[in-house]
Amino acid sequence: METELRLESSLWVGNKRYRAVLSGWHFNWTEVDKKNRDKKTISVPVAEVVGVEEGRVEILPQKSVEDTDKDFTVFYVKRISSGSSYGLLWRLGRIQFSCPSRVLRDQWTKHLRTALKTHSPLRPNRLLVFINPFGGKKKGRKIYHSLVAPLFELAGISSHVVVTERAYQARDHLLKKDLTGFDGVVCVGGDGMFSEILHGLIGRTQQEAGLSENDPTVTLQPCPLHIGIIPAGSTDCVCYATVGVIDPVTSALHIIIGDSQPLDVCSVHQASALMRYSVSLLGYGFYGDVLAESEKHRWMGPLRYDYSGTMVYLSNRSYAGIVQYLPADPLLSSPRDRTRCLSGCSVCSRSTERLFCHSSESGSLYSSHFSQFSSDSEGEWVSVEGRFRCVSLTCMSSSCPKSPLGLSPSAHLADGTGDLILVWDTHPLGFLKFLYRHTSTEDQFDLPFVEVHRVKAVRFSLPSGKEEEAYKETGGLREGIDEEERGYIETVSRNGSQQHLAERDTGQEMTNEQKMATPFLCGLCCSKAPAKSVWNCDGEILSSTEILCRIHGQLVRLYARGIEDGAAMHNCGKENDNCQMGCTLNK
Ligand SMILES: Nc1ncnc2c1ncn2[C@@H]1O[C@H](COP(=O)(O)OP(=O)(O)OP(=O)(O)O)[C@@H](O)[C@H]1O
Repeated sequence: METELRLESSLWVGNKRYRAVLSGWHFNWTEVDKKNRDKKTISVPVAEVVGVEEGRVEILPQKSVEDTDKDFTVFYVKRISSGSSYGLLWRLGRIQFSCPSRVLRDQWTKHLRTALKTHSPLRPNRLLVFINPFGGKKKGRKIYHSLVAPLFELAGISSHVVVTERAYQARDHLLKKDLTGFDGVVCVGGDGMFSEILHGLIGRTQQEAGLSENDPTVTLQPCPLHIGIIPAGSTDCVCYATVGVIDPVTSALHIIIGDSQPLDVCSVHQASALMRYSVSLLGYGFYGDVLAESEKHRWMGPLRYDYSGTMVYLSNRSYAGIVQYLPADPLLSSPRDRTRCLSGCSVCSRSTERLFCHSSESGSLYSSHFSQFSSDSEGEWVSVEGRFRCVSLTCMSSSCPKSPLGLSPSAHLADGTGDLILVWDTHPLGFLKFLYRHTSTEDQFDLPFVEVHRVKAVRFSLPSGKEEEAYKETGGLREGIDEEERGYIETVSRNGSQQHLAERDTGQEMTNEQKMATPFLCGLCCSKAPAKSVWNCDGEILSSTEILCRIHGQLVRLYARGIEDGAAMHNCGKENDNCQMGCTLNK
């Protein structure tokens, strides 16, 4: 194939002569001086060529085409530093070549287009795009139409755009409408909108496969459609943790070139009913209380999280609980091994083989991995009981701009495991140290009251008698709740909608008992703490305390490639201009 696609010739950019070579996976052009000596080379992986157009073409700020018959324009991915050590911004690079003849021009465009198809087979042709016009700063429509749509058009991608008119419209569309012909679904919004798409796609896939999402022992079917995230929310953590930057153009380019990043998903069940899926934070105690408190102060905008965090910290709470977990194989990786899951992660690649390659054999590793979920494996579960400041489970590092290394810096996106973080009750200053370390590079797990375990499943329950105690303790609040607070409890979802994703499957609403136990905080004056907290599941409050969680390895795939290590790309041993990795940093 390499020989088939090889093409080499002189090309001109302005009055400079270049030696252009298309061979195998790369397209290079090297400036040649008058004495025929090579000057600098730019090398672009063919998979990162966005499009090839006849003539002299420009896309931004608006499309213009000068149709000359000896010229062609190549658009490609160009990297620039994002200013942090990890994560690179992608921009649209453009170069206009002139050929000595039209025949040569046609040969170049034909060869480049064929190479593109060969080297990036997952490039989408047709996408279903959902825009939340109210997410973040309400700029979803503008971001899509001004920054993303022109790039999709250049790449020859057709899209069907739905601007949502209500919450859960995207989820319902994915569950019910015909999806034939689409290669992927694009979400223009924040984490809440991503969660809708996630629930819709997973639900649809299981419906079609005839599998029950409610049964935690069932191995769910991976979703065939990729998900692209164009960040346009106030929280874009999933985008940050999977791309490394929050930037619509970078994300659009990952979609166009058909990058593929598998992602583990955690299903959260109450008894035998699915409550929700989670990909980032499932947190009880501190993180649950902060979310519950912040919902009361939505009018503050994003500031409400800092305010609520402070109030909850000052209320100095801990909660009794029993945590049981099914440990992952410690030989494969560990949450304390100081590795980072970056683009091309070897732990995740090995997991792909482990999870899928033998799936046709009976007794495959994939099925045996989950057969441990049955009652025969009770002995393998580890159980701990006590008082916790917080209990968190995350399927990814959950890094975000405020916490660049995240809740669990060595967690993997696609290894079929999650990291369980137990923070035992401790002195307030100790807990503050733990929280503060999330904002620095200091190890937040290197504290005597913190444990972290790599797990495949987790169960959480209250010690016997606590359910009743929680009810009694909060009983006094029953009369004190005004209509507004009652409304708040019933509308815990991030958008104020009455509808819970969990209701779809459980058919249940929060019981009065659960509603009464939702913590009410009044800062320092709060004398009596409730006996139980709530679960924060990717920014939504769960209506149940006693839950069972199971990690499903690589259940969905994103148009992403994990975080690119900017420092490593500079360490390629070449000068920027000669980097063979398509590294065009700082150009
Ligand atoms: N047209 C709409 N009207 C109201 N809500 C919507 C609409 N479309 C989507 N939503 C809901 O809005 C919620 C928040 O959206 P999104 O995540 O895009 O924005 P956000 O600003 O990041 O939100 P938040 O700050 O609450 O995390 C989602 O849970 C989604 O279900």
